[in-house]
Amino acid sequence: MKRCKILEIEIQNLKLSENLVVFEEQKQIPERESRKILSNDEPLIFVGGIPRSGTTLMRAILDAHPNVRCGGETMMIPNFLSWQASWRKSDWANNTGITRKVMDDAVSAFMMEIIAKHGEMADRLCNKDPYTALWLPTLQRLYPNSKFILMIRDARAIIHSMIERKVPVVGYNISDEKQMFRNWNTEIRKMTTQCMMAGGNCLKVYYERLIQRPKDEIERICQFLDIEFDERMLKHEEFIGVEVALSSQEFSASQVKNSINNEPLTSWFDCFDMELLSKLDRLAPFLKLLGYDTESDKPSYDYFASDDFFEFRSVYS
Ligand SMILES: Nc1ncnc2c1ncn2[C@@H]1O[C@H](COP(=O)(O)OS(=O)(=O)O)[C@@H](OP(=O)(O)O)[C@H]1O
Repeated sequence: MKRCKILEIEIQNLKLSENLVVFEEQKQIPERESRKILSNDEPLIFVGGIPRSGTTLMRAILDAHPNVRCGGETMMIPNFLSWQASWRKSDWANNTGITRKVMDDAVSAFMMEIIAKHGEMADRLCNKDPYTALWLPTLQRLYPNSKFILMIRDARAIIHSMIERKVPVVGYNISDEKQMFRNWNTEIRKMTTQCMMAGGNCLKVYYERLIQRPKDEIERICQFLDIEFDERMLKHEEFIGVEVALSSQEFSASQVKNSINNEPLTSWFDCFDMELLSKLDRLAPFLKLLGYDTESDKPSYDYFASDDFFEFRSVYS
């Protein structure tokens, strides 16, 4: 990476405004009132995608809705999903009477407790841990009434953000940009395929459209989630510390505290070598498939804001 605008580095340099909720030591968090385990029929909302795709902004917008609570990342749900899957593969499970149904009931109850009790109670509970987007079929089976929002963003912006903001993401080697693009391609292929297979229960949200046409996109999202649009969702930043809990430990806290803005669209311009950019269609063919202009090193994102954006999308995009 070269000639880059220096982005604010996450965590270390965070300058948090006073109304940010900064979670103190674990022991100082008051115990949540004890509640019954919720049924797995709850219409949960999941927000996921590749990290740096605008997932925190998306969940903050939802948190600003009076009937929805996402809260911060649990940091454990995707790991737990991966762990429970590895147990299912072992012989141990076959010889103990722990059937798939027993395991499903236990896993869904465990995750529901975490999702419900790590924040305030709300009519619609939501979880934002980016890599749940690799587990859509499992989540659909465990929570049949759940809905998934898949955030999609230009891989060049994502990789630039990981490198410049020094955000460590497992699977992305910041000293090998080609590897990062290849990994993005593998992950987004899996996520978009699973989203497509989830039919009407998964909605793809393009970051570039969300920040350019926020009202239209938020209304579309509300329709998908079957909740009423609320004007507060357009000014999430005013509710930080009230409806929108934001921890200093979240990698995007320093940006999410701002109103929705277009600045991150172009912050990656002039940062990659032309030689690398010229190989993008081979390294990350999904970028073009999803509608991004891979010909230009300074693409326009007007297309994502256009009125007919949804009319000519391919089955994948
Ligand atoms: N208010 C607002 N307006 C416009 N864009 C915003 C906003 N809040 C967050 N963001 C951008 O979201 C990017 C971080 O994405 P994620 O939240 O998915 O990252 S992470 O999962 O927490 O690592 C990150 O992108 P980069 O700026 O390119 O790093 C943020 O700028």
